[in-house]
Amino acid sequence: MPSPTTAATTGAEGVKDAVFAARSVVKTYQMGEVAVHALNGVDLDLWPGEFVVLLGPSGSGKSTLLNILGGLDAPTSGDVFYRGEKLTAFNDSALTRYRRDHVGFVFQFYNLIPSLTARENVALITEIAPNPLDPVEALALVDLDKRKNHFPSQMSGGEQQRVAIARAVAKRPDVLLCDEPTGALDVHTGVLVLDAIQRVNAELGATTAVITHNAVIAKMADRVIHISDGRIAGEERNTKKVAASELEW
Ligand SMILES: Nc1ncnc2c1ncn2[C@@H]1O[C@H](COP(=O)(O)OP(=O)(O)OP(=O)(O)O)[C@@H](O)[C@H]1O
Repeated sequence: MPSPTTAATTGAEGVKDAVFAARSVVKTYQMGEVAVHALNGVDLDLWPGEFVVLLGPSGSGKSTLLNILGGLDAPTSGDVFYRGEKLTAFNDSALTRYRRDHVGFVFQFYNLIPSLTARENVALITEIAPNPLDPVEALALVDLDKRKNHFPSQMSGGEQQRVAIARAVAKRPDVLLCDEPTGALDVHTGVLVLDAIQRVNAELGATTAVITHNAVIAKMADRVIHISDGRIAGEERNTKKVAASELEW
């Protein structure tokens, strides 16, 4: 087990220089009489361009944390700063702009529009982004440019997930947030999807966070952050990053 250390740098420097700085983040869901403590005081910094895996068992609070970083959910208490700005003070329209302009999301299920081709699914985003990639260029990043005219039903689960990654990165997001991106895939297709995420992180420089309960995936990260019971239980830096193509589980 890693030693329990806090991932956050205290003080203003950390907040200013970090892509994300979470401070004492608590999330409690009140379910009738029962309070579910999803996050119990998370301090965390994510740095420009890094590839981080947030690793923890089911129910440890990973999705809750990712949704808060992505501006999809708000903490019960505590603050999150995005590049020095207090995300937790943003109003709804500022949050919408933040998500639209800066964040790429990849979820376990691909949510592609069945009646649109791969290129058209990606173009939905590039049409509203200020400085997008060309949709075919985004598909080439995930090695699917040859499939641009295919519909989701003509592609495997792994290919559909790579289209979802192309869609997420086509706006050149500052951050790429991936929630169990290989959760619905077998090992072989999972590796192709992780390879696409690794390539996007390297080529576009988007700060990338992948949450998973699969410890093997942690080997491809710059930094692994362990989450347990709604807290950061420890972190470690990989001295040798493993290419996605070398992972096996
Ligand atoms: N909308 C909600 N209402 C009530 N409880 C919730 C809600 N969302 C999450 N929780 C609870 O918060 C805790 C953390 O959930 P979360 O989904 O963040 O964990 P996770 O680590 O992502 O789990 P998994 O790997 O299974 O997706 C769990 O106990 C969960 O049941």
